[in-house]
Amino acid sequence: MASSKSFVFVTGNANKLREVQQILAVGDSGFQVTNQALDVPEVQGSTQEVAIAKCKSAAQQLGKACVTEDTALCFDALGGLPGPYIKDFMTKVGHEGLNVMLQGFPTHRAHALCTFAYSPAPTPENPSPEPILFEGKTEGEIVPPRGDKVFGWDPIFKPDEGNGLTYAEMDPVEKNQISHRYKALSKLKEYLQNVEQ
Ligand SMILES: O=P(O)(O)OP(=O)(O)OP(=O)(O)OC[C@H]1O[C@@H](n2cnc3c(O)ncnc32)[C@H](O)[C@@H]1O
Ligand SMILES: [Mg+2]
Repeated sequence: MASSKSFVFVTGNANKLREVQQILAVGDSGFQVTNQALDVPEVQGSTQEVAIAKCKSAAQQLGKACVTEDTALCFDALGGLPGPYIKDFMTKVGHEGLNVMLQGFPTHRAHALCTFAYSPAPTPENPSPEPILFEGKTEGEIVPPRGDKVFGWDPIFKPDEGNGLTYAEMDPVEKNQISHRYKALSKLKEYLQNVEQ
């Protein structure tokens, strides 16, 4: 029997929301997602620290249980940077600049890391509950841009599991079968299936 679970996904990113809805629709998981776009501060730190602070802040603003998601793009040659700061790098230097940053380095290996965070509802007894994290990682490499420029750095990330295509060149259904987001969301889904709502 399909469960009828729901969660509030706090994100201002329409592409993330679309992919989450598409991934959850496969096989009729029974999950309903509602969206709330909040301006949540994003701290500096490890991907885990960034994810925990963002989700805590979202749950406090909303006063209820919620899910947030952070995506990092980590270059091996740069010790994992830009990592959680990829949004700023994308905005400031774009696809070409991200490629230029790797010129002269022996490796262009990178991984996409997705971190979903789930916070229970704050209560008077526990006004700042500790979020739980669910990570998904997809390995690949950074290449000159190929494919539709619809979603962030999709044109410059060639996953190992993508038959040589960049995320942007892949059919969305294929991306959603191997993506960092798919892997992390599968773990969140399994967790929520067992949580009382
Ligand atoms: O409201 P939130 O959820 O924070 O949405 P955001 O767009 O600010 O997202 P992040 O803080 O997680 O920053 C991640 C950056 O990486 C981009 N991004 C996230 N997932 C991606 C994916 O699957 N493919 C390509 N780019 C992606 C996204 O557009 C941002 O520029
Ligand atoms: Mg953000």
